[in-house]
Amino acid sequence: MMIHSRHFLCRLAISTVRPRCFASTLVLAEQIDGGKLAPVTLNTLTAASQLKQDVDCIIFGSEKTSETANQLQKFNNLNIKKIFVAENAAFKGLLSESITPVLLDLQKKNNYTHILGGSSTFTKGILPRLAALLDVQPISDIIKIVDKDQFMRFIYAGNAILKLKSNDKIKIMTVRGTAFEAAKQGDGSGEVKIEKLESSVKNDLSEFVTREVTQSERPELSSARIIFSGGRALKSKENFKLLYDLADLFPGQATVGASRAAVDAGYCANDLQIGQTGKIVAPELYIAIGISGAIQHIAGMKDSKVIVAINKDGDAPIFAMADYGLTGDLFKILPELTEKLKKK
Ligand SMILES: Cc1cc2nc3c(=O)[nH]c(=O)nc-3n(C[C@H](O)[C@H](O)[C@H](O)COP(=O)(O)OP(=O)(O)OC[C@H]3O[C@@H](n4cnc5c(N)ncnc54)[C@H](O)[C@@H]3O)c2cc1C
Repeated sequence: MMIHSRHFLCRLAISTVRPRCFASTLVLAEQIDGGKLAPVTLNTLTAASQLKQDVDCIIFGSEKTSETANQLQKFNNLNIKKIFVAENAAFKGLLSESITPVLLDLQKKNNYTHILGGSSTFTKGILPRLAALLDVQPISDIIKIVDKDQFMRFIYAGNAILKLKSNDKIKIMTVRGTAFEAAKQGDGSGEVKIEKLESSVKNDLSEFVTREVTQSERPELSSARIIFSGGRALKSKENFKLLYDLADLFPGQATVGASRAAVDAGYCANDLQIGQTGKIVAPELYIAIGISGAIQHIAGMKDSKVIVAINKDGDAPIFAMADYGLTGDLFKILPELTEKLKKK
């Protein structure tokens, strides 16, 4: 009898700690503006669904995480089994130092084979940390999933595509949002479970103090349908107003971007920079105004659906990328364009 009960206890202990032994994916979902799902998470869900295995998601935040989880729950068509909600005052500011240990614990418990997050400052702080703690190689900015071990990503500022094979047991990846369609909601019938993740947060390394967010009526660069992007040729901060005037003719749809030369010259804020060291965008319409088309700029906008270039130099490299080109002086063209669009 004694032996019997010890045997039972032993089996019980094994079954509670035994990690999942089949392939499964964890998506690090991103919450923005208190209770909203970041658009890039939807692209990441599409990438995760292409792995064709069970998907769990996790949302971190200091408040309103249930609202974000409810939005995520509507994607019940993508093999999502469970949404973990990790809400704690200590997650204010979403510091990597607070979040990574919790992710590490979850990984150890559930033995995910793939951990994905949309390419953003949020995930780029966390996932390489997690990869280091798990002693695996992080894979950044994937643009295609070939199979469970092989992925594609750009190299040399977008001039070549690398197909890589990872032999790591756990693949930790950031997903380039512009390379995957945003996931479409299912019928929201509530098959996806939501589970609160109780966690004690130990972070002696950093503390969130404050965040200053730029207020703008215009959409985010990553979600705008139209981008009027200005380069060095704009010559001043005041002249950038020509671009804002154009964008404001398409409220809620258009915004303003810039080349690094324009940002470095102080013509606009650096969060407008598009390119290798700026943001990666893929709007329906990208209008490059007084931008030469350096490879580092092209790396950030070449996936745009339609590209228009306005440049006074007919040999500028940007014309090789453009679907439509206008050779001429932007200071003549832009006021004319604005007037014509206003009449329309
Ligand atoms: C490591 C590294 C990372 C980088 N990352 C980025 C990045 O993320 N994003 C980025 O943009 N750059 C980046 N750069 C810089 C990049 O190499 C270029 O220097 C930069 O993109 C040039 O910006 P531009 O096209 O505005 O300026 P320019 O190259 O000076 O081009 C200005 C253009 O305006 C045209 N022009 C001038 N006057 C007029 C006029 N009146 N009307 C019409 N056209 C006119 C000119 O013919 C010219 O083609 C990076 C560079 C390095 C080395």
